[in-house]
Amino acid sequence: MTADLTIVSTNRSFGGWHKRYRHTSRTLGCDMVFAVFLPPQAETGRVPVLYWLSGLTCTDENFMQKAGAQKLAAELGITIVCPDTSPRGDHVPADPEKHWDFGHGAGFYVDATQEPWARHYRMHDYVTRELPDLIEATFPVTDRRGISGHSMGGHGAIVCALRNPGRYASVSAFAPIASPLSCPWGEKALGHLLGADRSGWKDWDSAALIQSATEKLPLLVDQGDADSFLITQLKPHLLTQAAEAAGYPLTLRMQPGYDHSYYFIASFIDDHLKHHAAALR
Ligand SMILES: N[C@@H](CCC(=O)N[C@@H](CS)C(=O)NCC(=O)O)C(=O)O
Repeated sequence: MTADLTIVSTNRSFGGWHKRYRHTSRTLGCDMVFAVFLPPQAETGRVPVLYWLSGLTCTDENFMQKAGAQKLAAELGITIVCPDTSPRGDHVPADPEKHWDFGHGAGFYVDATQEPWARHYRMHDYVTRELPDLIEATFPVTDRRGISGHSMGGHGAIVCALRNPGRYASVSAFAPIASPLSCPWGEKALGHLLGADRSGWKDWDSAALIQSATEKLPLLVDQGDADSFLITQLKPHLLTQAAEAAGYPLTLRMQPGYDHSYYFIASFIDDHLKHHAAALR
């Protein structure tokens, strides 16, 4: 095991293991905790990895405790890795407004260019490079990677796949923020992290990136039509319009009566795991 990795907890789960680790991230300049679910197949061979990016206010724990993904992941032989959602620590700047939609727990999976954020808020670099390098050097996994996430993490997953052709074999999202350029959550976060000049924001915007995608991984998106953030923040129609204009293979499923919660995610996680497993084999 890498010298810098400290085990936080270990639980047997569906014949595999759920483990939490702490390490010092050089990218983020702080200590970070992540969770990994290792399926039983990882005891005898190497398995592919699905990265899950969580939403606002989450840590590595929300998905692992609430999504109910371990049973099928154990059958399919997929490792799941959940990073935290922002850099952490008293020395890491937080939201000046002390609200929950920016700062700690809300790193938006971009690489900040503005002070005081630029030293620590580099979540894109962390989840696409430092963390996979650590995972692949430490655990019995292959370099076949999938990526998925929820809300802010759905935006993060799509952006990670679109900005890094060849790095992921599969991508999906639950209730993603389709366009941070076009919603209050995104405008606040990108305004801080990337600055007032909006010209660079489109490099971190799913709806914009889809239009110039060079690699067209099939994108599965589930969205509840009773989601309280649907109209004001998530705006999936912007994703649909961009995909149609670009000929991008998007399957967007509006799920009647479902809200933004992990009850919704747990209801459709199996479809997403199968979507990833088919590409990761
Ligand atoms: N804290 C916010 C809600 C934030 C929220 O809904 N976060 C989502 C992601 S955007 C989540 O996954 N929350 C954690 C959970 O449900 O376990 C509120 O009070 O309205």
